[in-house]
Amino acid sequence: MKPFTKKIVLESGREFYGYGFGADREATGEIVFNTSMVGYQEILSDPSYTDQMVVMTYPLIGNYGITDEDYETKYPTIGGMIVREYNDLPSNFRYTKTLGEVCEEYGIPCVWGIDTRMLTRIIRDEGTQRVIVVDASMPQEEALRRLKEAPVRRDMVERVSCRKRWFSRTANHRFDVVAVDCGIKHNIIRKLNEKGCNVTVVPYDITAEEVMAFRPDGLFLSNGPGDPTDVQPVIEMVRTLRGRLPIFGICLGHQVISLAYGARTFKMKFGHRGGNHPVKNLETGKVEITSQNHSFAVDTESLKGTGLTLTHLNLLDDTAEGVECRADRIFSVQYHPESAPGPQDSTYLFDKFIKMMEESQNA
Ligand SMILES: N[C@@H](CCC(=O)O)C(=O)O
Repeated sequence: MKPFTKKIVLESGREFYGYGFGADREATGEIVFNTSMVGYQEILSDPSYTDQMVVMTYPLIGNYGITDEDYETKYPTIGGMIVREYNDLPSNFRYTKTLGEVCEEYGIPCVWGIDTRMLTRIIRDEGTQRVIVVDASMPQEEALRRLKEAPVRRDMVERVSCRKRWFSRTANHRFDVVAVDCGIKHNIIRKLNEKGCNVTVVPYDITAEEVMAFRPDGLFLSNGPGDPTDVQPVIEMVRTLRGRLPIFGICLGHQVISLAYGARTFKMKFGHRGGNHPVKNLETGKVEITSQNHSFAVDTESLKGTGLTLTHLNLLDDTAEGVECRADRIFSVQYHPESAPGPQDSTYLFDKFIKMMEESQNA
């Protein structure tokens, strides 16, 4: 066996030895796991994973390479990837680079050769925790000391949000949507374009007045990294605008809407990340298989008296997956109806937003 080059050391002191690929550098982050069987490129480039080290439970990663058209953002900010087996010889007519090449380019350290089944069980038992990737030769005490000293950043949304507004137009234009970019996944913009929306993507700290100056038909609140209570400007903006135009939120957007109405959020033990989470639509009784990526959740009890009603429920752990205030024409889901990667059971939510904007135009 060739000698190990890297190791990961968890806050709890456990260490796993493996081999480095991507950027050859030391890095710290929060360790989480994703159970999707495909879609490592979309996960790699989803800004909601900023600074997180993602353990992929699917045992073979890299085998279909990286494709120019499949990025969810231009500049990936994920903390790192930890995998069982890495394949550096992709077989796919669409691929342009290997996963290792892209990670090297963006400074993302990755480790392969890890027992990801055991690691995932540990995260499930002990909960999400901090981790450091170091050279295999570093003594454990030194790695733990460095991990302890590494700063924990809370400015992730600020880092991934666009600095200036930009537009994504469509040929079949019917509606104008302002999308607040807290780290927006590009497939959300593609879906809105497909449904006839011209999208103006704006920085996260836009004010309510600036939003209304665009005279939009609807407002979209994006997904994004970190704790939703850290994005007070967005919460304030929603508080001012609720009831004034149709509003749709996804993931962080859903948490922001709930906070704006006075509900609470909390951090889950190990979050939801994968492509097969069953969610029940409480209005239709139908179960959707959903794509998920979040650490925080809205406290269902705290929705009482806020004006928001629970619309969707996670069937694995009964957490809140969607809320709505019909009178205000505002709704949101905790999961990812744009998928990328994941099942497409929930694209009807984009149609619901379109219908709301249609009704508002006709009112
Ligand atoms: N950062 C939030 C939301 C994730 C997202 O918007 O994708 C969480 O971890 O709960």
